Amino acid sequence: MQPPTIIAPSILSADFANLASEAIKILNYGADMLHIDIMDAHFVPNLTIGPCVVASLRKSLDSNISITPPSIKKSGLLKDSRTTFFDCHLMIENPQIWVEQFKLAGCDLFCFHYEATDDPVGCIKIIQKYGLKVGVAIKPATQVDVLFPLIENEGIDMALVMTVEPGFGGQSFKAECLPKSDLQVTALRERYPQLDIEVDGGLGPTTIGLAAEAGANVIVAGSAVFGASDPASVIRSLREVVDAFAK
Ligand SMILES: O=C(CO)[C@H](O)[C@H](O)COP(=O)(O)O
Repeated sequence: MQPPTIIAPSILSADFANLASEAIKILNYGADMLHIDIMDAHFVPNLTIGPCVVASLRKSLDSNISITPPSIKKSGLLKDSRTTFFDCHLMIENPQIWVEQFKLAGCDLFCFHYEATDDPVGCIKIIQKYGLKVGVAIKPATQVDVLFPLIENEGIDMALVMTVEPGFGGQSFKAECLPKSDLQVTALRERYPQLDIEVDGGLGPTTIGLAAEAGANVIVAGSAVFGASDPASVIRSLREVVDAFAK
């Protein structure tokens, strides 16, 4: 049985002037964790936030959210006594030099891009040394089999398959990326029934079906959730589709 369904709204689509209240609102609407997109204007052509913003968010959420969502509890991803899981997606070069700062800021999972470093194994070891969960992301053009040795030999906690080119929220699911990402997710799920497999980019009620059918269980959605008139119902409907296809 695949791990629990986790809906992870990307705060990239939140109102950055009201980030903490936006994050609290979305968790109260039924989100399981926060997906935090860190971009450096080198690995991707966009610049977002750094550790000081993550630290402020951590402080605010720890004092405002008292209940851990059931699927996060069940997943075993959250290790310490906090209630809100920070899924940090680092779209940055040299990710290994930032691990300590994001750990101190309150990140729970440090997900770096396979394409962003010459030494993915070394990067994983640093993340593990700091006691963080490890995610490894691939862009749509990267073959999924690069992840197999990292899953089998290094014990990473999550694989992230991008369904758009990383860099911006609100992009539409690319027709040419979709079948490929789908195959990538299918290959991962067939090989690793228990792995947390995350998909990210252009996901919402009209596009979730294929990703869910392929076996993704962690769903990142930015604009579809934050841009909805009823975010709670979008979160619910994403969860229902993924649950319906759960392998
Ligand atoms: O990593 C990202 C962009 O690089 C974002 O998480 C992603 O695009 C989510 O936004 P949306 O659901 O609006 O596509």
